[in-house]
Formats: sequence, structure tokens, C-alpha cells
Amino acid sequence: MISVEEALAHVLALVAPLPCETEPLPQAAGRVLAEPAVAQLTQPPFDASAMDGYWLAESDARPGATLIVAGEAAAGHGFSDEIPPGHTLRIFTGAPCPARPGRVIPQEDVTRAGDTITLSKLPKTTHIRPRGQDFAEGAAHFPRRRLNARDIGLLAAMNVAQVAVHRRPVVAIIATGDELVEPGETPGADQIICSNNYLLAAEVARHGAEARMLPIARDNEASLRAVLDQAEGADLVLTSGGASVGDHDIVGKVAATMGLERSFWKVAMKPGKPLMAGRLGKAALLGLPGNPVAAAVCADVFLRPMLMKFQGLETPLTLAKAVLGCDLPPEGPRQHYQRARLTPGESLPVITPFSSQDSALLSVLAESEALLIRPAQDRPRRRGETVSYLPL
Ligand SMILES: Nc1nc2c(c(=O)[nH]1)N[C@H]1C(S)=C(S)[C@@H](COP(=O)(O)OP(=O)(O)OC[C@H]3O[C@@H](n4cnc5c(N)ncnc54)[C@H](O)[C@@H]3O)O[C@H]1N2
Ligand code: MOO
Repeated sequence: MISVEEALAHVLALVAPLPCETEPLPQAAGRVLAEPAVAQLTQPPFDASAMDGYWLAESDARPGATLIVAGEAAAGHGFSDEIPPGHTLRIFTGAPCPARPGRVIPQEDVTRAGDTITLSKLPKTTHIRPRGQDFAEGAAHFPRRRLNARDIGLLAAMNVAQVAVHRRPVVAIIATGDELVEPGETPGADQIICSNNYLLAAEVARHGAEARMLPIARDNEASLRAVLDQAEGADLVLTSGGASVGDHDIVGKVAATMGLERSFWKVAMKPGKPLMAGRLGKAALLGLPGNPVAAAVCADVFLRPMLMKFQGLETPLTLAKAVLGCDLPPEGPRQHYQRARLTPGESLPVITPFSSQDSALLSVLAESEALLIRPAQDRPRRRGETVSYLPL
């Protein structure tokens, strides 16, 4: 068995960033830029008023001064004539200011009578947003993460109507097992519902990839081979079940006959021990254990980094710190990912693993907020000790 760190290095070695494609901005949220986006203009393009009020030249800015209103500027409607000394410009938020030193007095701070205003006090700020305050033409935006709504807003303001992004990875999802039926079907007496595919498809979508759900493969060579054939063209083949040592665990065997170059089989982690990975034709293959929680934990630890790398991102697993909420016994030879609850603590949150850690319990997994990580052969831990966890 190899360590989690070694296994992660192996799975990442199976992945290369996918080529880039052009996407119109409205479709770019959640995608990863393949090259810097460049601002096509300067923002704001002119000195802009930040308030509804009156623009006046700096030389006229004296408390008590009375000025004549010479014209009006609104957002989208500049005022191009000169404002002579002793005059002021009625101005609204977003309107261009005259191109000489001046300031905007909010309308609350003046007294208006007919065509004149009298200044009461002079605010400390000019209430003018200088040209280029946000960004200049040619400025680059290249966040190393999936684009969020705030990025899309910035790119739109930069007049970037389309972006170069990495292609989304296509993930073929295959469940294996004679016992499985799809949700909505009526299982026979010895059958259960296939849940792994749905959990995995949701993970795949959540991380910006495209899930291709394939039919359930039965526990025989012909069926599995036929379904694996349907994975043709996917960037990643994600199987679950049939990974262990039982007579019906045939994923490794069948994939080998189809040319799998196996990187590893079995990882010193709990749950997730029978995990396998390799290259199958042009695709990477990640063979998850069938136990639903084992599949889910392996998705958190291995699938997510793979999906990120396909999209040009190398995001290390970010572990957080918490304080143990209970005593724990020593650990065995595998790194243990314990499903746990988080509650607020003094400086760090308090983490308390659920009492049952059986890797079939989806009800416990669904309540979990974190995976407490216990190193292999960890000594007993006492309540109050600081530990690491993977947030869910
Ligand atoms: N003698 C040994 N037996 C087992 C070992 C071992 O080392 N020696 N490892 C155990 C561990 S750890 C795991 S994890 C499981 C994983 O085995 P497989 O990957 O071969 O999974 P299956 O046997 O096919 O299924 C296990 C379990 O999960 C259920 N399952 C499978 N697919 C789905 C699905 N799509 N949706 C919902 N549930 C699914 C299946 O019905 C089984 O109950 O092996 C242990 N055994
Ligand atoms: O990976 Mo298995 O479920 O360790 O429980």
C-alpha cells in the first residue's frame, strides 16, 4: 500500500491541463482562464462624480461662497462648455467632471435659491473618482481559481466579451455491481440503489467538469467491458465498486485486458483502501471503492485535485485546524478520514467525529461538515488537542 501523498502524486501525474477554448462571458462563470484577460479600456474613463450635487472649481471652493449654476451633467450626458469662475455645474453620480481641478459638493451641503447655490461646509473629500481609479487599459486579470461572479463583473467592466478558458473535463461515471438499480426503480430483495453515481456527478459538476453518466456495469467481464467502451472520449473514467479483492471485484482485471497502465492499487487510507488509478488509452482512470463513503472521501482527496489540474489549476488540499471535542483511541496503519461535526470554539472550531465511522453510512456523511484527518499509527488523542481536518 502506498501513502495518500504518493497516491495523490500518481493521480496528478495522469492529468494535464486541457486545451483552451473561447467562451462568451455569460457562460464563463465557474471556468478557469487559460491566459490573462486584458482590460480593453480605462475605468472610469473620465473623472466621475461620486455624488449627486454640484461640481465647482477648486478656486471657488470656499465656505459661504455663492455660485451661479451654469449647466448640468448626468451619467451618460457630459457638459462640455467651460464653467467660468464664480459658476458651478449641477452634477449627478456617474457624470463626467470638467477636466480641471475641482470637487463635487453633495447637494445636502448647499443651499439652492433659483440659479444660485451657497456653500455651507466643504467636505473633506472631493467626491470625484479619478480616471483609471479602478483599472487602466491593458491591465491584466488572471485569477488562479474558477471564475466567480465578482470576476465576471470585473471582466465585463474591462469590456472583455469573451475569454480563453480551459476546456471542461468530461468525466465518464461508471458504477459496477449486480446489486445496483437506479434511483426511482424498484430494487429486488437483494438489491440496493446506486447512489455513488449521483454523489460523484454532483461533485464533478461542482468542480466545473461535465459528468457523463453511463449505464451500471454488471459484475461480469462482458458488461463492464461494454460500459468502459462507452467511456471513449472522456478525459477521466471514474468507476466505483469492484475494486477490492473479492471474486466479483473485476474492475482492475477487466481494465487491464483493455490496456490499463496501472499506476497503483491500494492506498493506506481509511476509508478508500482499494483505490486504483492508471491510464486507459487517452483517459485517466480512477477506480473508487464501492462503499459510498469510501467513494466520497476519495472524491474529496483525489478527484477534486484531478479536476482542478485538468482546468489548469494546481490546488493543494487545504487543511484547517480544530480542537478535538473528545478523546480518541490510537490509529492503525492507514490514514483515517473521520466524518465529523464542527462547532464554534474559542479560537479554533471544535471537531467531534461521529461515533460510527462505517464506510457505508451516507446518513452520517450527509451530516458531516469535516473530515478529521488522523495520521497512520497516530497516538491516542485527548480532548482539547489541535488536529487537522479537511472542510467539506
Ligand atoms: N477481504 C477483504 N474484503 C474487503 C476489503 C479487503 O481489504 N479485504 N476491503 C474492504 C474495503 S476497505 C472496501 S472500501 C470495500 C470496497 O470494495 P469494492 O470496491 O470492491 O466495492 P464493492 O464490493 O463492489 O461494494 C462495496 C459496497 O458498496 C456498495 N456499492 C457499490 N457500488 C455502489 C453504488 N454505486 N452505490 C451504492 N452502493 C454501492 C456495495 O453494494 C457494497 O455494499 O471492500 C471491502 N472488502
Ligand atoms: O475503504 Mo473501505 O470502506 O476502507 O472502508
